[in-house]
Amino acid sequence: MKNIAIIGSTGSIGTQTLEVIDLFPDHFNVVALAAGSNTELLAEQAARYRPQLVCIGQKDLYHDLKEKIGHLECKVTAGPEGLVEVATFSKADVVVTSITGALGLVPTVEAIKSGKNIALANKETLVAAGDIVMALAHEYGVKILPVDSEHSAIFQCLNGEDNRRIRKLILTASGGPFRGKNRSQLVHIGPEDALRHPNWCMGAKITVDSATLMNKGLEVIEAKWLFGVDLSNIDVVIHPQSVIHSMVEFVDGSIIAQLGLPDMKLPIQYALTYPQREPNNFPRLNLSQIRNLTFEEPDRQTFSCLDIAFAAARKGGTMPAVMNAANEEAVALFLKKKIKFLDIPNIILKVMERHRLIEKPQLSQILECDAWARQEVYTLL
Ligand SMILES: NC(=O)C1=CN([C@@H]2O[C@H](COP(=O)(O)OP(=O)(O)OC[C@H]3O[C@@H](n4cnc5c(N)ncnc54)[C@H](OP(=O)(O)O)[C@@H]3O)[C@@H](O)[C@H]2O)C=CC1
Ligand SMILES: CC(=O)[C@@H](O)[C@H](O)COP(=O)(O)O
Ligand SMILES: [Mn+2]
Repeated sequence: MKNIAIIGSTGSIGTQTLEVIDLFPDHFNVVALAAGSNTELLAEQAARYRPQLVCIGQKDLYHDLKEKIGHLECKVTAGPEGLVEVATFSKADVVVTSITGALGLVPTVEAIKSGKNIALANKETLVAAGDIVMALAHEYGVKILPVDSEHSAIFQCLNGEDNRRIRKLILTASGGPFRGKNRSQLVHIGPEDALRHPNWCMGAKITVDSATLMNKGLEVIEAKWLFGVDLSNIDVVIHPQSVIHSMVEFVDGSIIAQLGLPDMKLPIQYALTYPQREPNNFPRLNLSQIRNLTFEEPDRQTFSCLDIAFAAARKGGTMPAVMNAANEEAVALFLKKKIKFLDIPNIILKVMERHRLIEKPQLSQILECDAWARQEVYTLL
């Protein structure tokens, strides 16, 4: 039996994680849950899964949550300290990081220091502090098991193979809802257009990232740290069907791919059951129904966030954290209709230009630069 803590249990990945757990009552037990503000759903989850610890991220909702679940035998906490309490809960073996954004970084670091294996959906953690997080995972002997579909695919393709045998990681990207459009066609698009992902049903922030191709940029950085591969050996190819979730080209020229329907339950299940594979009743891929798997080059001019992410990763140090924080704020502003879609890369670039790089940052410096970048975004409005 594996005891599971989930940070971000009410979101897209969080709720799908609970669906997977439902399928394996003899394998998994939910011991701690955390969400941001959705006390309604969190309370329902607490009543159903009976965790021993529940946290609401937004501190002023503590009493609301307490009122809703006060009759249950579970401790209630709130705020950033509460998130760390969930991440380090003594009974948990695995922490699923399904919170959005760099908010996931500190709880993940603390979970690793407490010896928890991490089922990592929160890619922003590795973008902001991949060097520190991977070194800590090594030091504490914990596994970082990828949930992100591309990284799960690569993990499965590698199947334990030494990363010195990798020639290239080939990340697939759907291209998002605006694939094939030019910049002038993107001038007037709004959040409702950007939130229409062609293949995946996900939270708002990652869906906008998919539309700008920043998601793929973040994933390139995530892959660099997870698999210890140089940036020059990571390629991105547009694959509009999202059936091949990514590929690995080995030194002998052989390319191994992982395929499946666009459904996050499979990578979530693999991260939770690893190193085992377990049968399930998920819908199966039927290739003759799909008929065509196609590939094209990304349009790096129109979707400049991809190269912005490569540039930030090449700079290294605090730059990826700054890029990530600026992107988080820009996406939030776009979702509130305060800026235009094409402002997103411009804002990120301006913040990056103003940043004074720290080459080998401590975690505290990364957090300071993250906060600085967020404030800087607002000076640009
Ligand atoms: N969705 C997907 O298919 C995929 C997602 N990912 C990654 O997984 C992560 C989660 O994405 P997704 O599930 O789509 O996002 P959602 O927006 O659907 O969910 C985010 C979760 O984080 C919680 N949360 C927000 N703020 C706080 C806070 N201050 N304290 C505690 N919890 C908080 C939310 O709670 P509340 O509901 O209360 O606001 C919610 O449970 C992201 O990093 C994303 O990039 C990676 C691959 C695929
Ligand atoms: C499901 C998942 O892993 C997402 O990160 C997905 O890959 C987004 O699709 P894009 O390929 O459009 O970024
Ligand atoms: Mn992905």
